Amino acid sequence: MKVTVIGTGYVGLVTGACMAEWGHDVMCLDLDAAKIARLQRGEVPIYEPGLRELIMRNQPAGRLRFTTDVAASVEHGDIQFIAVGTPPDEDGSADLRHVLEAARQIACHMDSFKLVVNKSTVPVGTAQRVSTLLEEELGRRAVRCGFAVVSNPEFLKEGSAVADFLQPDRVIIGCGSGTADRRAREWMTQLYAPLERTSSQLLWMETRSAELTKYAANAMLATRISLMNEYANLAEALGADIEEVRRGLGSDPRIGAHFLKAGIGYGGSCFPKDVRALIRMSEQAHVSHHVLDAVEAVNSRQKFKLVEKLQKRFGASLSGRTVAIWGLAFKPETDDMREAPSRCIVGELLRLGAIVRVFDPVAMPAARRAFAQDLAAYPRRLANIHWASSALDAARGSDALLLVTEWVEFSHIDPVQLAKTLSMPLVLDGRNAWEPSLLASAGIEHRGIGRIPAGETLRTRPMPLRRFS
Ligand SMILES: NC(=O)C1=CN([C@@H]2O[C@H](COP(=O)(O)OP(=O)(O)OC[C@H]3O[C@@H](n4cnc5c(N)ncnc54)[C@H](O)[C@@H]3O)[C@@H](O)[C@H]2O)C=CC1
Ligand SMILES: O=C(O)[C@H]1O[C@H](OP(=O)(O)OP(=O)(O)OC[C@H]2O[C@@H](n3ccc(=O)[nH]c3=O)[C@H](O)[C@@H]2O)[C@H](O)[C@@H](O)[C@@H]1O
Repeated sequence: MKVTVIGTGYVGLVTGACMAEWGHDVMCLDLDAAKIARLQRGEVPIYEPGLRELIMRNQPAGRLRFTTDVAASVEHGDIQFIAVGTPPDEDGSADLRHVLEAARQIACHMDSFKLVVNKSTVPVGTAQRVSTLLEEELGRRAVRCGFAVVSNPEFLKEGSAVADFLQPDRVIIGCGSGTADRRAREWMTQLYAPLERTSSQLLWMETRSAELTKYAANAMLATRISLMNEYANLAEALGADIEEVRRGLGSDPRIGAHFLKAGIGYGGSCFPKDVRALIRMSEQAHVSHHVLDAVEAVNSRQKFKLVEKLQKRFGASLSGRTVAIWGLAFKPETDDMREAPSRCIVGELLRLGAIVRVFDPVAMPAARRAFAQDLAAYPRRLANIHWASSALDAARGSDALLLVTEWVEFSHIDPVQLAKTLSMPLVLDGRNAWEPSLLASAGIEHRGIGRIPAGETLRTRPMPLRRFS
C-alpha cells in the first residue's frame, strides 16, 4: 500500500521503516531539512537497535523514501500517518499544534480520498477535531475527495521500538462507522496484514476509546512504577528487600511480572507528559485524579533518592566531593535524554557543590546538549561536569558511583577493578542492577533502592522502634 508518514521522530521513523519492511511503499516527511538530508544520505539520526538495518535494506530497494516536500508526500500516500510530537503545554495538556498543522498540510494538498491515521498520543476528541479541521480546510473539495480519520495510537518502547512494532501485543484502532470508515477498516486491515495474527491482534473500538486507551496504558504502567517505588522506600524502612518482594508479587498472574522494577523514577518523553496530560484532561472533565496526582508526586521525589542517600553519607553539602554517574539516557538502549532522571540528579549534585564525572555508552552527545540547556544560567556548574571516556574513567578518583541507567555493559565491569578505581568504594545503585553480595565480595559498599545491604539481615539491621502507650 502507498503510505506517507508525517514526522520522522522515534515513532514516525520506526513506523515508516517497519511498514516498508512489510512491503508497503513508504514516504516519510519531516519539516526538519537537516534530519531529512541525513536520512537521505543513509544516516540514522537516533539510536534505536535494529532501525539502521531496516533503513539500509528498504531505502535502496526504493520502498522507503525521505522528503521535505509536503505536496509530494500528500500525493504519495493513500494512507497518511500523523506521527508528530505532542509536547506538554505550559499547563501540562498536550500541545496539538503539530498534529493540527500536519492535518492542515494534508488538506491543503489532497485531491483524492485519503485515510488519515493518527499515531501521535493525543487527547480524547482529537480525531474528531482533525475531521472538523479537514472539512473546514477542504471546503467543497471535501465531498469530491472524501476522507476518513482513524486513531491508531502507538505502544512501542524506545530501545526495543522495532521489535515492539513488528511484533505488537495488540494494535488499537479507533474508527467510526460511516461509509468512509468502512473503507478505513479495510485499508487498516490490509496495512497490518503482515502481522502473524492480524485478526486477533487488531482491536477495533471507537476513536475516543482508542485515544483514552493510550493515556490509560501509560498511566497504568507509571502507576505500577510509582507504587513499587513507594514499596521500596517502605522496604528500606522496615528491613525488607524490594527485589524479593518483586519476585513474590510478579509471580501472581493477576499482577504479572512486568513494570515492577523499583528505581529512581520513570523518565522519558512519554510517561511524565502523558500522566500530566491525563490529569489535565480529568480536570477539564471535572473528574477527580487523586491516583494520578500521587503517581506524579512519588515520581518527582524518587528522582532525588540517590542524592538524599549521598547526603546522608557525606552531609548536606557535597562541596569538594567527586561523584561518578554511570548512564545518562532515560533508559538503556536509547540516546533519548527527554525527562531523564540523570538531569535532576546531575543538576542537584552540581547545585550542592559536587564535581560530577559522567559516562553513557550512547547518549553523551545528547546529554551535552541537554545539560547545556538545563544549566544555561549556571556556566560554572556546567564546567563541573567531567565528560568521561569510559565507565571506569568516570569512576576514577570518585567518592561514590551512582548507577543511573542500567546499560548491560556496566554489569560486565570487574568489581575488583572498580573498587581500585574509586577513591571510596561506595556504589549507589539506582536501578538495583547488582546483587549487593557481588560488590561486597570486592570490598564495595552497595546501596540499592529498597534493598538490604550485603551482610545486613533483619537481625543485624536496626529496626525503627515505636512506643505504644
Ligand atoms: N517516543 C516514543 O517512544 C513514543 C512516542 N509516542 C507519541 O508519538 C508522538 C511522536 O513522538 P516522537 O516520535 O517521540 O516525537 P519526536 O519529537 O521525536 O519527532 C517528531 C517529528 O515530527 C516532525 N514534525 C513536526 N511537525 C511536523 C509537520 N507539520 N510536518 C512534518 N514533520 C513534522 C519534527 O520535526 C520531528 O522530527 C508523540 O505524540 C508521542 O507522545 C507514542 C509512543 C512511543
Ligand atoms: O508512549 C510512549 O512513548 C511509550 O512509553 C513507554 O515506553 P518508553 O518511555 O520508551 O520506555 P519504558 O520502558 O516504558 O520506560 C519508561 C521509564 O520507566 C522506567 N521504568 C520502567 C519499568 C520499570 O519496571 N521500572 C521503571 O522505573 C524506565 O527506567 C524509564 O525511565 C511505554 O512503555 C510504551 O508502551 C509507550 O508506547
